[in-house]
Amino acid sequence: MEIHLQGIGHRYDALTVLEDVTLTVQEGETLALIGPSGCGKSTLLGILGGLLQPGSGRVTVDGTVPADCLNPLTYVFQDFALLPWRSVADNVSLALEHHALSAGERRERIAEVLRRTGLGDFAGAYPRQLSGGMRQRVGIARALAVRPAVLLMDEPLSALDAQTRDLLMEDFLDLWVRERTTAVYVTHNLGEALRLADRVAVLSRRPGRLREIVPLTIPQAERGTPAAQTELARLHDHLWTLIKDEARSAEREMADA
Ligand SMILES: Nc1ncnc2c1ncn2[C@@H]1O[C@H](COP(=O)(O)OP(=O)(O)OP(=O)(O)O)[C@@H](O)[C@H]1O
Repeated sequence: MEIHLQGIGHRYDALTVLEDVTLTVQEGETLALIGPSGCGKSTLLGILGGLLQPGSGRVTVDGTVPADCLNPLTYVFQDFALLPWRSVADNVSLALEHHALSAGERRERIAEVLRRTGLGDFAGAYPRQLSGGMRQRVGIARALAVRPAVLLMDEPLSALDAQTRDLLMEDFLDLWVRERTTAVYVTHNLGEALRLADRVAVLSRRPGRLREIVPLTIPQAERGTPAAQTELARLHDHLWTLIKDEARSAEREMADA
């Protein structure tokens, strides 16, 4: 499935947040969305997922949705959004409750995503018994249970410590990059963008405009190798150059506010 954004603009009352963003999320790609704080990344993700109607411009969707997909555009949130009184399996089940699945099909989907996210032994555990990384795995399992056509992720790792983040990133690669799930990934972390993405879309400071789309040609599987480090460092410098002045100005603006 592809999502096309054409001339997207958005404002919250007097605050213009996005201006003239034209961008296509391509089938099977992981697109990272980066830019300075407050430039409108989450707003753009909300527009991509149909949670928000853009003030101007058009969103169109192309392609067919697989027959077993229950929710084509599915979000993963940074704060996990788990219900503490429900077990891991029941939190995943939540995503399936309003769909016409038999009890057997539901059980099968839950078991499958728990296995794929490494939670097979934790079906009966409660969120308070899990580490932050495990909780975010539950959030991801819940998103995958509906077999989404596009995964929309808003800083899914930012609440986690660095080590857990690195481990989960490797699992992400297994889960969706190698399976070519279409994904949009909002992050502040250039390292995450460079590890996971096929392309990185860079927004300017608010009002967010598309500054550049940086394609990554090194396959994800090779990005951990020593041979890839020089090129990745070059891309990191390039991305940082694109956003640093904008980030500084945005920071000053926030400090003055
Ligand atoms: N519902 C809302 N009502 C009013 N202003 C909003 C609303 N949502 C976001 N904003 C403001 O719009 C701007 C863009 O917000 P948004 O969350 O889209 O940016 P962001 O790039 O994701 O930010 P960050 O990097 O800090 O997470 C910010 O200044 C924010 O305070």
